[in-house]
Amino acid sequence: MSYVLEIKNITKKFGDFTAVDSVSFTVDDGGFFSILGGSGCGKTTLLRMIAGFEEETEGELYIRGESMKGIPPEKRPVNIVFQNLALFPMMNVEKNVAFGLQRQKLPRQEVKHRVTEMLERVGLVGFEKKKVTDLSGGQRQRVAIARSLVLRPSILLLDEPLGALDRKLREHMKIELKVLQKEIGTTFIYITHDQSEALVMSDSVAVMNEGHFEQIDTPKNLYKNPKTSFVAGFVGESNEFSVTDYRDGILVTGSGCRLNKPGLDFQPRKLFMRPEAFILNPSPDLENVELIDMKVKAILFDGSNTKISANILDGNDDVLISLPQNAQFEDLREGEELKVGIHRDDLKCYRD
Ligand SMILES: Nc1ncnc2c1ncn2[C@@H]1O[C@H](COP(=O)(O)OP(=O)(O)OP(=O)(O)O)[C@@H](O)[C@H]1O
Repeated sequence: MSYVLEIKNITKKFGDFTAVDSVSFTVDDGGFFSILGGSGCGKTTLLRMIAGFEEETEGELYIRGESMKGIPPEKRPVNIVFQNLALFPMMNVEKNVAFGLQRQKLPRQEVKHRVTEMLERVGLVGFEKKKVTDLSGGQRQRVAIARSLVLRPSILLLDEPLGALDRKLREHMKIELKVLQKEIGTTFIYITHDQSEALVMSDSVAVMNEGHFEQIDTPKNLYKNPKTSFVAGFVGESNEFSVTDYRDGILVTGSGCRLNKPGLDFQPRKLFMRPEAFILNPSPDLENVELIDMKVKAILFDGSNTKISANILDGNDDVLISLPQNAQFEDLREGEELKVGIHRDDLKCYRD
């Protein structure tokens, strides 16, 4: 597999402050790669260095094997779609998409051909003469993507492009963007603080924290096997506990709950358990499953996301447990005691 982008130890300092701290990674050609992180972690700065708007303090950046040192933004084979889309409101759809090609002074026929082809690909045939201000948010999004892709970049950089849309449209656009990227085959590098966007759309996700990457992985691995406590806490929901003792394969949480977790070769300080990892009323013959007695404190009804808040009787920790909305637990009531299981592999332990 060839890399369309290769970044080696890239660092960006603003005065004494290090916004991006020696980050290295590669992106496969034709992949959907997301950079996921909270506000201020350095995502935009990293994207701006790839685009050439910001010069790296240290490190190297290659696109299709070619060093980008000293290459200005307009000469790089990348394009950006910004959150505000930056479309030309006075122009119709066709003119917006044609703009970059006209600036390259391509022959008229070729411009027309490429614009038509691109509008077909993004599903905007019939909208050519519409003003962009008359389009829906999702359609405008597609115009912005078409306008960038028509220039045939090696990489399309997307800077939180769904951030300004309402929730329903965002959910819809997540699927559209994923499908569109696979159809078109251009590499997408997508930055977002929204984990669901990153997980749903990407082939690979880098979780960024304070200027560095914590983990680069497939969405499933990131979720199932977080390598650091930051990733365990940031990606998906989790119950987090401090661990005060680990001896003879037994973890002891801050409030005194004891759980068997043999085989750790380090002294854990933190324990994470996903709400959906718990098995309600498990059959007693399940192997490698810790059984915990709990008391239901509250049922937090939220459709498919419904949870119970429960208290672990031995140790007094509170946990959130997913409650499937099938007929099985219809009768569960607050105050009721129940047995809950969790597989030992789902007890995620970290050094710090
Ligand atoms: N030109 C600049 N001068 C000084 N500091 C900057 C500059 N640009 C960014 N920073 C700082 O670098 C850090 C990372 O900023 P960046 O915009 O990359 O974060 P981000 O992860 O994109 O956050 P957000 O999601 O809020 O946009 C922030 O602390 C920011 O204040």
